[in-house]
Amino acid sequence: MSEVILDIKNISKKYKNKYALKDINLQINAGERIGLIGANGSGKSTLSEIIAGIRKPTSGEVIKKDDLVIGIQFQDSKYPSGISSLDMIKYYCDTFDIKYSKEEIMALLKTYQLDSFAKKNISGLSGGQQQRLNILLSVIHRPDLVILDEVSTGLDIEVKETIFEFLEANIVKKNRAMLLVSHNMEEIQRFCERIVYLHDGEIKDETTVKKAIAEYGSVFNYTKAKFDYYKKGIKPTPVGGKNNE
Ligand SMILES: Nc1ncnc2c1ncn2[C@@H]1O[C@H](COP(=O)(O)OP(=O)(O)OP(=O)(O)O)[C@@H](O)[C@H]1O
Repeated sequence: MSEVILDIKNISKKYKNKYALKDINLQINAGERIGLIGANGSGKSTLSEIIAGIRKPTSGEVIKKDDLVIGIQFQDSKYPSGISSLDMIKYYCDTFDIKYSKEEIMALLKTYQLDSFAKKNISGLSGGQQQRLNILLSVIHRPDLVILDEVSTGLDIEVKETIFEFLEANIVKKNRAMLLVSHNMEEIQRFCERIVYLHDGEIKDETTVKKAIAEYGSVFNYTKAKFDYYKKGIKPTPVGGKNNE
């Protein structure tokens, strides 16, 4: 049996008087890649931030394996003014005591196609360039669990593929656990093994990507069926393995 690295127990989160999460229970195993899906406002980012430890739940607890290192890529990142990508990388290396040679840092910047702007003020980078930096910083300290929130939003096709290859090499092949928050079902199908479906702050369904494909034809069809059911009350019609996208 796989080792549980993170155990979410009865987590609820209230913003003012409204519950964003209600009694969430979820375990993440070592090296497991989970896709967190659900409609806008269903609580995905809130749950990710609680797992990462940067937001406190109203009740419940997150039990982490000793020395668990987590990396998180935020949907919107704000950096201090006047700071460059290279400054941020150096800051992370110092904070997490990571040893990278100059050549390794340059190679990383090149992979993320940030080498030409390494010394440029981050506030002067385009949205896609900042996104690449956000992703680079989420994995630079070689975390055991990486949380990626809308990882491909704003990236062009070529950069997206380069980043996906990097995730393949640095997360999938290295058996790091990943929580992928996404509205892009192709991405979930490509990278994840398990799916957690959130609706209105509650986990309504959990399955494996294999089962979702066997029953609905694709993760896209699975998600559409869940959306239709939970938002419109339409009963799902599994297709028994046929891809009817
Ligand atoms: N800081 C906050 N203060 C008050 N309400 C908040 C805050 N952050 C989120 N919410 C509310 O909590 C609920 C869940 O939001 P959350 O951002 O976690 O959802 P999400 O599933 O990530 O949405 P999206 O797909 O749009 O990114 C929403 O109703 C949202 O309006």
